[in-house]
Amino acid sequence: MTARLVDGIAVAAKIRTELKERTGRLATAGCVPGLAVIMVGNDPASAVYVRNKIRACHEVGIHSSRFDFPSDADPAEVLACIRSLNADPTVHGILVQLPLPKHFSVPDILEAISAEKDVDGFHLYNVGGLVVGSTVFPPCTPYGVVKLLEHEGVEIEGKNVVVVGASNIVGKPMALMLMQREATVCICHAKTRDLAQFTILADILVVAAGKPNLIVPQMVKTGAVVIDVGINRLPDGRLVGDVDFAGVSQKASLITPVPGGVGPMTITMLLANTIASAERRMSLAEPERS
Ligand SMILES: NC(=O)C1=CN([C@@H]2O[C@H](COP(=O)(O)OP(=O)(O)OC[C@H]3O[C@@H](n4cnc5c(N)ncnc54)[C@H](OP(=O)(O)O)[C@@H]3O)[C@@H](O)[C@H]2O)C=CC1
Ligand SMILES: Nc1nc(=O)c2c([nH]1)NC[C@@H]1CN(c3ccc(C(=O)N[C@@H](CCC(=O)O)C(=O)O)cc3)C=[N+]21
Ligand SMILES: [Mg+2]
Repeated sequence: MTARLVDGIAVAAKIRTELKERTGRLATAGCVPGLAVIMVGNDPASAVYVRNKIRACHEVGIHSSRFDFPSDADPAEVLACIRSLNADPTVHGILVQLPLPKHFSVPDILEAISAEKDVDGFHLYNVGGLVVGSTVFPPCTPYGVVKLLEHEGVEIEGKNVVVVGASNIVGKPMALMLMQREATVCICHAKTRDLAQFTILADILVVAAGKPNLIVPQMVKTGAVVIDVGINRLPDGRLVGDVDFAGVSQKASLITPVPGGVGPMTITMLLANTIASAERRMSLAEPERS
């Protein structure tokens, strides 16, 4: 079997066209959605993501503002910045780029963001919403994966899903969202013994571990849908996912490439959450399920 390739750039472009129509309607109602991005330190990968996010905002008619702090910044200054953005009616979304320097408490920072502006979906209130199935802001990466699966016509209900990776930003919310859609979900992590024993059962395999070539063909069921969330920069400069793409492509029915798979969807869902936040403020919102 040779897998069909999922074009994340094309699906993202299609969604962004719809988002542009929504910002157009908001503009008619006198509202420009605003996203504030806070970055602490100068991690080169983070700087690239932040630049990409800001460029994508402008493409769809979202106003973005950027707040940069040095890597030795006092957390109190960042908290003060978040509080002033919470109170600013022109700001509908606030994102603090992760990771943060070691002397920061990530939970303290995330909990300071107003839940109504937490477009990353990382605030405890939004995490709780995800658990009970009434999400306000679905976290962007898992939300993007669900949108990709929907776009490709992949049924989720009743399927065996294995999520490799259990982080708060990808693995756990991914598992919850697919469980909400009535898949049978298994979560694996670094302490999982004999990973292959689990992955081989997956009808849908989502990999978000940050380990190049973690998933090789022997670990994948013939005909599986394979979603590679991993982003790894190799010493030679190449960007690869967590899946042995050439090998697994011969066994899967559908596979996402890196780059050009989940990544562009993540940014697109950040735009979608920011627009949804503005629509809620303007009472133009159409409710969307987690
Ligand atoms: N495409 C996109 O839009 C995005 C991509 N990413 C990428 O996705 C990857 C994961 O990101 P993130 O969740 O933030 O990473 P974290 O490092 O926070 O979490 C990695 C998870 O993978 C697990 N893990 C590590 N090694 C193994 C292994 N050998 N076998 C099984 N599980 C393992 C860890 O287990 P344990 O919990 O036991 O430590 C942990 O749960 C990274 O490559 C990141 O760059 C992230 C966000 C967005
Ligand atoms: N508060 C916060 N929210 C996040 O959503 C968040 C974060 N912090 N910290 C880092 C991770 C990582 N992340 C990515 C987003 C887009 C691509 C992306 O667009 N990738 C392109 C390639 C980009 C490249 O060439 O480097 C692709 O896969 O095609 C990747 C990774 C969001 N994250
Ligand atoms: Mg991480």
